[in-house]
Amino acid sequence: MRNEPAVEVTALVKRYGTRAAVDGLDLAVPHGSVTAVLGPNGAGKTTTVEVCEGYRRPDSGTVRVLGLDPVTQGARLRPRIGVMLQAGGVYPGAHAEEMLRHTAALHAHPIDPALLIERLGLESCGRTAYRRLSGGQQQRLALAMAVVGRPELVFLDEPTAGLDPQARHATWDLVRELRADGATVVLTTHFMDEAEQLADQVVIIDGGRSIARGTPEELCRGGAEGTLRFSGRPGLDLASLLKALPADSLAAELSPGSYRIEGKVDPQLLATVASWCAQHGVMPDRLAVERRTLEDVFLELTGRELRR
Ligand SMILES: Nc1ncnc2c1ncn2[C@@H]1O[C@H](COP(=O)(O)OP(=O)(O)OP(=O)(O)O)[C@@H](O)[C@H]1O
Repeated sequence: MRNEPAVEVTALVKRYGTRAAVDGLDLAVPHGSVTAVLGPNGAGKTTTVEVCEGYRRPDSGTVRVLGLDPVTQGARLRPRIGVMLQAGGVYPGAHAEEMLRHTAALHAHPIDPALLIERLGLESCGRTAYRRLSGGQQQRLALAMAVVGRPELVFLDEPTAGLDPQARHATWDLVRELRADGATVVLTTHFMDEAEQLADQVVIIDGGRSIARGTPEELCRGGAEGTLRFSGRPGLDLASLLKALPADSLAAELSPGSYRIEGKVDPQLLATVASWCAQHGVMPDRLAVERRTLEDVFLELTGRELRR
């Protein structure tokens, strides 16, 4: 039972009218992991998450969440999952603390609401109506409500959008603790650093399909291997340097005395550059190896055009 994923989506299609927002998507989320779902605006992230939560009915494909069908077995599923929507889902007139306590009371072993209020910096908001909270405070309250029942599985849709850096870090700490306690977390985000910080698995979605997945390290490892930068005297003979390097390397002087080499950056390449510099009386200052970031990978895979 435990071997099956916490979330398993196969060939999911969800249309709005004639337009397929999700178009044959596959997703598997292992138990006890944090999965970050990335994708350009309109890629289908929220729709996918909402299908998994049971808020939307798939047009085709199969969805199993904790082994259950979210549409036909929603009543059994809902007490076991926590959901933080992008917006709303909360009665606007209710007081923040009252709502959190009410939600906690629905669960057998909730986290102490006072603890969450303190952890998420909501002490001053307790008696304020939800609609009067700032956007960031509403977000934090929605997060608290999603996790207060100690769910086995939590869906967080852009949990840190619009949060200040302090609240972002508090959210990250909370996600790490949920994972340490054995919960499974699925979050969507546009922040690549958030995915790098938190995710065991990153899934990139575009055009309603999953186009890449792996750990952040796995995704950053492939393709163009890396970049080497150094400073030296201006006007170095790059043709001579390139002759010493593997055939597919690139070298450029970006500004006078500032050099960039692209290619398979490995210890051998470093040794070759250092040796070439030694032979030519060059001290390679500020020599630095730069790996591809998740943002580089994301833009390579999804392109640079704006989504409309
Ligand atoms: N209720 C709806 N009715 C009609 N079209 C919708 C509806 N909800 C979403 N869509 C469309 O479906 C597509 C996918 O939307 P979705 O919200 O799932 O994307 P997303 O990846 O979460 O985007 P974002 O990063 O902007 O939140 C978009 O083209 C969107 O306009």
